[in-house]
Amino acid sequence: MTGLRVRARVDARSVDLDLEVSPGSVVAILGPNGAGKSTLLNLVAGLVQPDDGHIELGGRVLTDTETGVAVPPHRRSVALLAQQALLFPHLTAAGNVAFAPRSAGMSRGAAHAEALRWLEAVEALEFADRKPHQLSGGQAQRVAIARALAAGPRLLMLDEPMAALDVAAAPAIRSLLRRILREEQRTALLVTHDPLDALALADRVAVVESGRVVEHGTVRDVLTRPRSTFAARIAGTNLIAGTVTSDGLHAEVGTVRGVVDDECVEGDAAAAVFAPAAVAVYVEEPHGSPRNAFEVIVTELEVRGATVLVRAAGGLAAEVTPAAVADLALEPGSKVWFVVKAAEVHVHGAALPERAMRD
Ligand SMILES: Nc1ncnc2c1ncn2[C@@H]1O[C@H](COP(=O)(O)OP(=O)(O)OP(=O)(O)O)[C@@H](O)[C@H]1O
Repeated sequence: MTGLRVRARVDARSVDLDLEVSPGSVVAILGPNGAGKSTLLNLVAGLVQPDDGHIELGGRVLTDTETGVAVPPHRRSVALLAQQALLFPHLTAAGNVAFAPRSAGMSRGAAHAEALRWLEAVEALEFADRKPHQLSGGQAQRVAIARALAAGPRLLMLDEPMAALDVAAAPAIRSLLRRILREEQRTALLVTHDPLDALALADRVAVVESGRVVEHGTVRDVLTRPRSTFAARIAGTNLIAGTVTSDGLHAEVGTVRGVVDDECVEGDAAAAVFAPAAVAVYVEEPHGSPRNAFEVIVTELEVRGATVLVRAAGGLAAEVTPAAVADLALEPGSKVWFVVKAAEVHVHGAALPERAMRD
């Protein structure tokens, strides 16, 4: 397992990035357009050279501007998977996957066998003899994943891997990536716009804004207690970690009823997610209702234009009207009930939540 350290300044892009990734950790890189997310991946891949910087993977120096080290991209043991599959158009799927093993000196037969093994791992064996133009977007992305893995990278970097796929293909690729990242304990960076991807695939989140890493923490912390403007915009999401049951989630706070993702199996690590706007606030415990009710203590009231975000201990939040705040006499320290309908709660598989959500 391999850790990564990046410190790099690129003046022409107004980027000055600092990031450390521990071995076996999957870090989702979130941030607005033009923030420097792709630049970060390109720096690590060796496609962009910093004006000043030091990049180290598994203790091996890949870039160091002071000593003039700049290991070329193909010698870095990193794989970069882009939005588009970018397969070699003249090679079959198997030929594409065999490319790296062949380049590393493997015989044609052995490289072909290796390619078939990886195609099988990504459930694309049946497309082995097809050319890229005979593949759908999702099939091509599977082949691209196999090709990236066949090179035996010590670091996997994914740049919006689901963004170019249609909504039907994205969940299957997401769960494939989850299996690959989780089972193999890979060190990986994942650039995404989608907090759900972060939740499903990553154990940590780094937020990049205006060329800087402005926030880095566990998925739970960043999505529930955001410290940067970008994270605050995408977050505010209520997120409860636990394990899947037949009708929801078993969590420390008790059973959370909700709509469970098809791909979740009972006992899986998962997170229940719901919007603050779906939460109603009561002073008394509501009775005889099939809803979820959590007894919480209000910690903070945050005015957000026409609504007020009521934050509570434990990271939950409700979005209510100023009139409701007045009617319920809400203030920090108030003990209230947050109530949410099961239909508003979505239970998604989560990557390593026991570790990721607690530390
Ligand atoms: N090839 C390039 N040459 C010069 N500047 C570039 C180049 N690519 C990107 N930039 C600039 O570098 C900055 C960071 O861009 P980058 O592509 O890393 O952002 P990003 O966070 O990946 O954005 P997006 O989410 O839109 O892909 C931006 O100001 C961008 O205009």
